[in-house]
Amino acid sequence: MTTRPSSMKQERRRLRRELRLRRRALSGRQQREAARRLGHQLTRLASQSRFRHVGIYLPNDGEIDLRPFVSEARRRGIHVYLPVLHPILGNLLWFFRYEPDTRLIPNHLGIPEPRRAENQRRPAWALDAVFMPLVGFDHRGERLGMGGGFYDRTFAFKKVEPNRPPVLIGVAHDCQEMDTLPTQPWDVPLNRIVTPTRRVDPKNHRIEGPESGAITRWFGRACIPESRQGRLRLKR
Ligand SMILES: Nc1nc2c(c(=O)[nH]1)N(C=O)[C@@H](CNc1ccc(C(=O)N[C@@H](CCC(=O)O)C(=O)O)cc1)CN2
Ligand SMILES: Nc1ncnc2c1ncn2[C@@H]1O[C@H](COP(=O)(O)OP(=O)(O)OP(=O)(O)O)[C@@H](O)[C@H]1O
Repeated sequence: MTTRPSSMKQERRRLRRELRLRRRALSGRQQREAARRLGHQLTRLASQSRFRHVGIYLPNDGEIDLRPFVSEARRRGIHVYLPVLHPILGNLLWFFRYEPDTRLIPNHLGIPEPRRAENQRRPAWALDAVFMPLVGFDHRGERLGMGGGFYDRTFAFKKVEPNRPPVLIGVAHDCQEMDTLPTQPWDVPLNRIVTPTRRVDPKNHRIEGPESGAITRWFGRACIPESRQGRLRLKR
């Protein structure tokens, strides 16, 4: 049975709401632990891949926090860039250098971004990698974002020339994984997905980390796999 476009839209909206609730339900401690573990994974990936210029984001709405990675990356001489909403071209992203003293101001969606005049801009295609915030993902590398189409539009060229930089790396909490996400023709697939416990390479069908089953059987709405329940006290 094929899904009608209108019900597909509704289904994606429903999934987005559910997955956003899941990540917002995490405690401060769970968020810090997730960010620390993710930081180690991304630092290793960035060093092995010799990334020099990397797009990141500042956490919003329960998203996994990249700041532990950012501190380590700066120590290693990697330059990091934040997305900035394009002032004229609707729903496109620019990337501006983010240094410890960069002044930030919230955009109209409430997300802090560097002041355009003061900072150095780098074209999207001149970044080595971009860590993209996910609302949801599946093992095929399909993703669900906040629904603005910002990343899909900015990296639409990757659908035509998939081997061009940057490497698109989706990052998320483990509980943001779905079995199979409903997809749309404009969705730009991810080259990699990294969570606090797993690394997914969709093209080569490689998944490193615990079995998917252990990860997707969630304890309540918290992002903790069943196998770790005993070791963590969770608020009910
Ligand atoms: N941390 C982070 N930065 C990012 C993104 C993101 O997903 N996460 N983006 C990825 O695309 C872009 C911004 N995209 C966004 C798209 C929609 C909403 C949104 O719907 N926000 C509110 C409503 C805000 C309002 O209108 O006042 C909401 O939660 O309902 C937020 C960001 C660029 N920067
Ligand atoms: N390359 C594109 N060109 C024109 N419109 C696009 C493109 N990509 C996405 N869109 C539009 O953006 C809207 C949101 O897309 P979608 O639901 O896939 O968002 P998303 O993937 O969750 O968001 P994001 O990419 O910001 O993380 C859709 O209505 C779609 O028509």
